[in-house]
Parts: sequence; structure tokens; C-alpha cells
Amino acid sequence: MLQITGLNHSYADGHLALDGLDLTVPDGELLSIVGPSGCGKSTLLRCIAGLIRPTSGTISLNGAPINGVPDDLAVVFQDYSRSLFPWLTVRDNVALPLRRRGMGRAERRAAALKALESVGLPDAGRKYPWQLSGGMQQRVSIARALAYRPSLMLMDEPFGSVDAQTREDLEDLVLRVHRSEKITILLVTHDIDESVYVGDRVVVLNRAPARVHADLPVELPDARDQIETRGLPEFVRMRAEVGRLVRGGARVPGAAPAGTAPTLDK
Ligand SMILES: Nc1ncnc2c1ncn2[C@@H]1O[C@H](COP(=O)(O)OP(=O)(O)OP(=O)(O)O)[C@@H](O)[C@H]1O
Repeated sequence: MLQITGLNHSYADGHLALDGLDLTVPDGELLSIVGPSGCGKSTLLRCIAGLIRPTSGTISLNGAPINGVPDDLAVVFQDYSRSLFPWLTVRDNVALPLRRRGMGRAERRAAALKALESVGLPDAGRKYPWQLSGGMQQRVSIARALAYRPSLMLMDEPFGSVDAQTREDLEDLVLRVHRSEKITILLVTHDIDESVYVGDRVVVLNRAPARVHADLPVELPDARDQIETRGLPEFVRMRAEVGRLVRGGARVPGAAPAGTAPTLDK
């Protein structure tokens, strides 16, 4: 379980990005995080990843406080072109972080090939990243994260740089690996439909500085389908609700079905 309590972060220039943020994410949940542009979503992920030290507050993963980059964490960023090493083959890019796991060369290569298969790129291992399309490169980034077998995966607007069709394919890929690997995933997105489509829960952050503004369970069937799920009345209701909340609205009482009411903090 990931537990965040009273998280504050001020940057060196005094800019307050996070203001007393509390959030608990149970094991195996796929949590979508949305909020107005610049509200502090990436800052939150960077604190969880141990890349920046928060000014105050605590973050713990499975009971242990996060003070540096956690061992069983993987991160997928939007900018795949800068996260893959162009001078390494795809297979070696995926295998590289496994050195931290203490795996031998043959074991690393086998794990990399298996991860590439699981993202639908069984034949790409010998190519270089620049020989692949943007969507394929992002699949490689996801394969690299998966090969590491993390217990927590952070995804910061991971599909922001690909076309709409590829984006849908990657959303379904993430859903598939989430269901099969039972990884806890935090996915930051600007796309409200996407947050509802992939999420078990959607957290809406306040306009800066960030706190949790609303916390909404997604009451959709686990098996998601790009056409059918997006046509369900619950999907349509929820995307409208999340959209309004991101724009700063308060929840309309009775907007959610009984037992699924989102919580709003003060
Ligand atoms: N290194 C920094 N120094 C000072 N301020 C920063 C720094 N990094 C980010 N900020 C500011 O902190 C605030 C939150 O930034 P952050 O990138 O976390 O927001 P975000 O919600 O991820 O933004 P977006 O939706 O545009 O991706 C913004 O106002 C940003 O300008």
C-alpha cells in the first residue's frame, strides 16, 4: 500500500506546489490522477519516485518511508524519445535496469524478450529505438518497466505524444498488464475520458497548490472495451462529473449512484 500524509512541497523559488496532500492507494489499484494544468501532478509523482524530497509530510510504500528512489518502482514518462538510449538496442534498453536486480546477462536478456512479447513487440529486440514508431517506442518503455517487475508503476501522461488510435491501443495494453501482473499503477493524465476508461478510481487535484479535491470510484465492469465501455451511461455520467470537478466545480449532491458517492475535501 502507498500512503501519503500531509505532503507539502515548495520549490527553491518559494513556489508552493503541494499543500497538505493525503492519499492512500491500495495494492493492485490503477489510480488515475487528473487536475488543472500546472496544479502539481508531476511534482506529486516525482516525490513518490524519490526524485525530489518533499518539504514536509510522509510517503510510505508497504510500510517503509520513501527517502530515495524505491527499489521496486518503475516510471514511464511521456517523452519516450528521451527515456530510451538511442545507442542501445531495444532489448538492451529493456534489460538495462535489471542489473539493479542483480540478474545475470542471460537472465536479463530472457526477461527483456518476455516483456517485449507481452507488449506485442516480439521481433523488435535487435532494432534501435529510432527505428520504431512513437507508439512502439512507448511500448518499449512499458516493457522496460514491466521487465523490472515493479510493485508500483508511475505513469506521467504516458500517451500524450502518440496519435489517437495508438493511444487507445496503449490504454488497453496498460489495462491488460495491470490485470495480469497486479501492479499498483498511478497514471497522471490530462485526458478525462482516459482517466475514467482505465481507472479503478479517479482522484481530482485542486488548482495549484495541489490537494485532493475529489476521490471517485469507477463503477464500470473490469473488462473494458473502447467502444462499449465509452457508451455506458455510467461512463458518460462519470466523465461529465470528472470534467466539472477538474474545472473547479463542487460535486452535485446525488450525482453518483447510492454507495458510490465521491468524497470531497473541504
Ligand atoms: N523546478 C521547479 N521550480 C519552481 N517551480 C516549479 C518547478 N517545477 C515545477 N514548478 C511549478 O510547480 C507547479 C506544479 O508543476 P507540475 O509540473 O507538478 O504540474 P502539473 O500538474 O504536472 O502540470 P501539467 O498539467 O502542465 O503537466 C507549476 O506551477 C510549476 O510551474
